Amino acid sequence: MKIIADENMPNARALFSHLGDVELVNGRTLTHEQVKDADILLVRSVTKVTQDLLHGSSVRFVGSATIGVDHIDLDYLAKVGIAFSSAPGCNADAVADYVFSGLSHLYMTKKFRWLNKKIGVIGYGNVGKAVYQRFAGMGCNVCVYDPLKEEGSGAANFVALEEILTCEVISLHAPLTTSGDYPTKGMLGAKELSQLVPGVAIISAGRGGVIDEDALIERHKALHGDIHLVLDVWDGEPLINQALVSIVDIATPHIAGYSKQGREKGSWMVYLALCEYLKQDFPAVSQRDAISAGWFSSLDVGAQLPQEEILARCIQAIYDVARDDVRLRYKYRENREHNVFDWLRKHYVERDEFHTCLIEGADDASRLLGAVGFSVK
Ligand SMILES: NC(=O)c1ccc[n+]([C@@H]2O[C@H](COP(=O)([O-])OP(=O)(O)OC[C@H]3O[C@@H](n4cnc5c(N)ncnc54)[C@H](O)[C@@H]3O)[C@@H](O)[C@H]2O)c1
Ligand SMILES: O=C(O)[C@H](O)[C@H](O)COP(=O)(O)O
Repeated sequence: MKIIADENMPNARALFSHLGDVELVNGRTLTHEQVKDADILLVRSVTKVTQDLLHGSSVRFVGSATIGVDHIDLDYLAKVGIAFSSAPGCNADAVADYVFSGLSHLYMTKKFRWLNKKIGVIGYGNVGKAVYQRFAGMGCNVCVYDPLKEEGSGAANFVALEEILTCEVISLHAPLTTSGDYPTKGMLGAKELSQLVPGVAIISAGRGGVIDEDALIERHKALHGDIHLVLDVWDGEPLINQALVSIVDIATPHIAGYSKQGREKGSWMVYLALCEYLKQDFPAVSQRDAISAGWFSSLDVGAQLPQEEILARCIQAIYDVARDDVRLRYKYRENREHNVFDWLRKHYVERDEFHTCLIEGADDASRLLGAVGFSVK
């Protein structure tokens, strides 16, 4: 059995070799020629899995080690009977970590005190819910907009989009969609952005294209820069708008989900799905071997400080989003012609998720640190 896998899929050989011959490929440039005689295709978000790629091929199972599926033509796969599986929720904790690292950066660099602000989350799926619950667990005034989830998800404070636009922190976790009753492409356009309050912080770690980037630049001008922007996803990746990069607080190359554990979990979930599809009774590789425990094992919290600062110190000790921002800016300055965006993603410096780190003796701050995702004793 021939298995084609994206070279950026962690543990691909270790997990899948006992099922067939694994060939690692560049997912961004994958061609029909390369996949036509494969049985299994394992991708990440950079491969457009369409009729053009697969027509007449022997592929019978496609796995994507990602949460998002906007790169997959699901209707086509269903029509021609190709099985599909993705990795829902695999990197939800990683993205939530990213959001709070972004806020910590805004606190440490600009004293942006976010804990007492009105917070809005867009999208209440695996990621949005994790982010919402962390805010709620810290006692924040948080609301959420998700027109497709509102009914039956009574535990959260659901509101209309108009209300989200009045929040002082907005965290975006909707998928990129172009059809249905609530398409998200351009859902934050000039009209919506004009309603943002001065001093708002926007964190965008869903998909590029949900915010209209030209309109965002205009709004930034109109607010005389009084807006804080943490952007991980971009329209037209891997070519990104440098004018926008130049005005944001944090610019990262679509790595919010790139924790060590989140990426490994993505491969692991696809592995389980493929084993099930192939009717393998039990996986040959255990979850314990497939997902790392983390290295940075404990933290000492220290003295009486503002709550945001306690959070920032702990968060930045395990993951400071500024390191990814600085790397991106230096790399683009060195070489704009080269595909810097994909290079940064391929050579990503590993990071652990907050929950892999135990915090002891935090006393009053324990609840806060537990709510933001750390293990607390
Ligand atoms: N930056 C990254 O590294 C990264 C990592 C993981 C996921 N993502 C992106 O984040 C998205 C969300 O991830 P998830 O795991 O929560 O997905 P999910 O499918 O579990 O949830 C998406 C949620 O968005 C809601 N939604 C759909 N249309 C909406 C609209 N118009 N307005 C508001 N909400 C809407 C859906 O009802 C759903 O509840 C993914 O689709 C993916 O594109 C990015
Ligand atoms: O959808 C997802 O899971 C994330 O956006 C994921 O982090 C994308 O990573 P990629 O597949 O592009 O390496």
